[in-house]
Amino acid sequence: MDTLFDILWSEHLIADIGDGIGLIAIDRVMLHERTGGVALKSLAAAGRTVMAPRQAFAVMDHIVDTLPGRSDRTLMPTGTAFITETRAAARAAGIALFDLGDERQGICHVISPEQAIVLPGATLVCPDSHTGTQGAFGALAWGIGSSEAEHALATGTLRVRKPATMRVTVTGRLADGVGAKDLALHIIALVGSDGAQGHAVEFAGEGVAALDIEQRQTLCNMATEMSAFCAIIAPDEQVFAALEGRPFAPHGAAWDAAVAQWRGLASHPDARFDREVTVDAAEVAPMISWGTSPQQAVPITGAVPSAGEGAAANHRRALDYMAIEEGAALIGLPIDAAFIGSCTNSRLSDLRRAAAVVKGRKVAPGVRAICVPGSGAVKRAAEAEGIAATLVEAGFEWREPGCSMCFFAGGESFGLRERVVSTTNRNFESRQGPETRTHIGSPELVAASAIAGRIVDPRAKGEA
Ligand SMILES: CC(C)[C@H](C(=O)O)[C@@H](O)C(=O)O
Ligand code: SF4
Repeated sequence: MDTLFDILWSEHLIADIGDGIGLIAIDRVMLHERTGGVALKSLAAAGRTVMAPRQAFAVMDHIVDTLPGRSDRTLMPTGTAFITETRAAARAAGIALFDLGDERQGICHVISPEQAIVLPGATLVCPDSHTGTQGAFGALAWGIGSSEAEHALATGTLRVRKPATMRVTVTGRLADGVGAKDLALHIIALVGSDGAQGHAVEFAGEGVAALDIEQRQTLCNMATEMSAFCAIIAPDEQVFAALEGRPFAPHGAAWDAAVAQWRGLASHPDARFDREVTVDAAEVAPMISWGTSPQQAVPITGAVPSAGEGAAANHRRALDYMAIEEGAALIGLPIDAAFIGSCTNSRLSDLRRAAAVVKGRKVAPGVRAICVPGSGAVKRAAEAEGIAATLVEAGFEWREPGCSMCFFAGGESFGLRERVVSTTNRNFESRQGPETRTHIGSPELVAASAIAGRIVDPRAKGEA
């Protein structure tokens, strides 16, 4: 009567160490230049090597600039060292490196499925909090720290405290014009930003099965914002089709054997979860965040709520920071900038939906609009399909792949106290620049708001 998480945990459990901790076999380690280079360097300094170099991968995504013509030089004053040191360490370790200039380069969580580094049923770790994104492929994938990454590289194992299990069942299907980003914000607003603390979250139900594979990644990505240990969705034919023939996938008879095994990966119908949450898809509307935590989100037609019990101080701080008042409508709030990108919403279907909104229209005067594709593959596909041209004609900047303005610490940023509508996953204080006021929403919402110059309901077509 096991849950899918329990099945994958047992399959990878080498030893029960006691006190709720298991020694877990690690199938894949993904690294990026912000935290992964440190792990590789420290491993080498200790005189140790990567145990299974073919199972470790490194990419440049966080610190690198995304301006055309970029190089090892970065807007982040101390950024170059992260790049050059990660490159040297990855080469010395003999692991695959998706470097600047490599057509496979992109945000770690976006390129992992493109390369089939993630596989159903496998364990995958990365020193990055949004690694659970890859649970969309039925993998057991979670974020770790740099020293854990070092341990995983050296030994192919990790000591892990076994999380509790939680299932979020979505009944029915999302309405037209409502997507996985809205669903994720709806769930986070419901359970809170620590609502899944210590839990492995399985997303299930008709509303999840009906999501395409890119939307499932958006949903699993956002589970980090409710503090989940990891997110997972039972893999289906769509997952296998998305991975088949990709560079690091098994091929030929090995592929057929793998798929036969993956088809059985699901929670037992009678599996018991430590916690169950049910969401009615029909109740999910396009969502937007108003505050400085992803849980501070409301339907686009809603207003800034009053403080819940015991939360007055945080609530007041968020209101002041965002320069917004209780009871105020979100629709109509003037914006300075719009950002489409990040491991949440920078895949081809995200950009396609944004382009459909802006086609033949212009970004409002005075609004800075930027689109950063999640990977080289997404970028090339978007250019071939005319998506890039549509965005550029509308007035968007079209950039090289990377984390970019999802993450001010990379060096790229919006201006002081600018109000930004963004497809990213975090609206924390100063996340996108000094004291920036970030409102997170779907690609459609961000695109429509960029055109209007203020926050709008993406369903109100032509209303700008
Ligand atoms: C820099 C990195 C470790 C960080 C994370 O862990 O998530 C970043 O990706 C983020 O989104 O804040
Ligand atoms: S795109 Fe943003 S959230 Fe995703 S890994 Fe990069 S910095 Fe983190």
